[in-house]
Amino acid sequence: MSGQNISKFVQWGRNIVAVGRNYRDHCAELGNAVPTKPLLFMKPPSSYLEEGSGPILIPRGCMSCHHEVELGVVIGDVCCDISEDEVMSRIAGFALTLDMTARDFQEEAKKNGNPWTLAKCFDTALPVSKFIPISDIADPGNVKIWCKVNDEMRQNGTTADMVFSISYLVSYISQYFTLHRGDLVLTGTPAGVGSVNVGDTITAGLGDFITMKFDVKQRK
Ligand SMILES: O=C([O-])CC(=O)C(=O)O
Ligand SMILES: [Mg+2]
Repeated sequence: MSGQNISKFVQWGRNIVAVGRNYRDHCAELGNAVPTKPLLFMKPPSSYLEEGSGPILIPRGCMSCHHEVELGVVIGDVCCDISEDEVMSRIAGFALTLDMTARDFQEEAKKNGNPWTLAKCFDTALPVSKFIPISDIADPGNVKIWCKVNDEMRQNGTTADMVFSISYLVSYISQYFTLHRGDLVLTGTPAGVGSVNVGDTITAGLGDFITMKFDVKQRK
């Protein structure tokens, strides 16, 4: 079997680029400095959890699984070395997302100077809403974004508070690696992140455009 093109066996595309520390209030609550350039990490397609397809599963051994509500930008066309002015014409639309984070795993990784892979990439770590076409949102840089756990409002922010704008982020990423149609960019979370427990229900919303709901269970 050796010698065959790898493209027959692995699928290209569907990268998920996540931006961290993109809201000052969230930087403050976790004791991190506000970055002077975007902080990037990846989440894998295997972490996608579409609404209605099952619960968020707290990973084995995780004692502090945090919700991070984020605006997701769905790429519609190739972005390679594009300017900020070109970004909006390359975006297909948006999704509301949760960058679920095993915070205790992340703290341990941070302490040891290790990558955040286990903290950010576990199965179900990326709950996503239905697709929102770009034509639906006149100003994605100024929409309310919120997250409730059961009936308690935990995060209640606005995308107007991003440190780096959507256009800046997509242009910046495109200077280093090419984004393709179907890729997703997570734009960071506002303050109010916190733990969820087995039996909780997370509800989140983006302006008047969309809401989504996920139950939380434990991975057995
Ligand atoms: O884990 C973190 O706090 C970094 C991050 O994803 C965010 O700021 O959205
Ligand atoms: Mg995040």
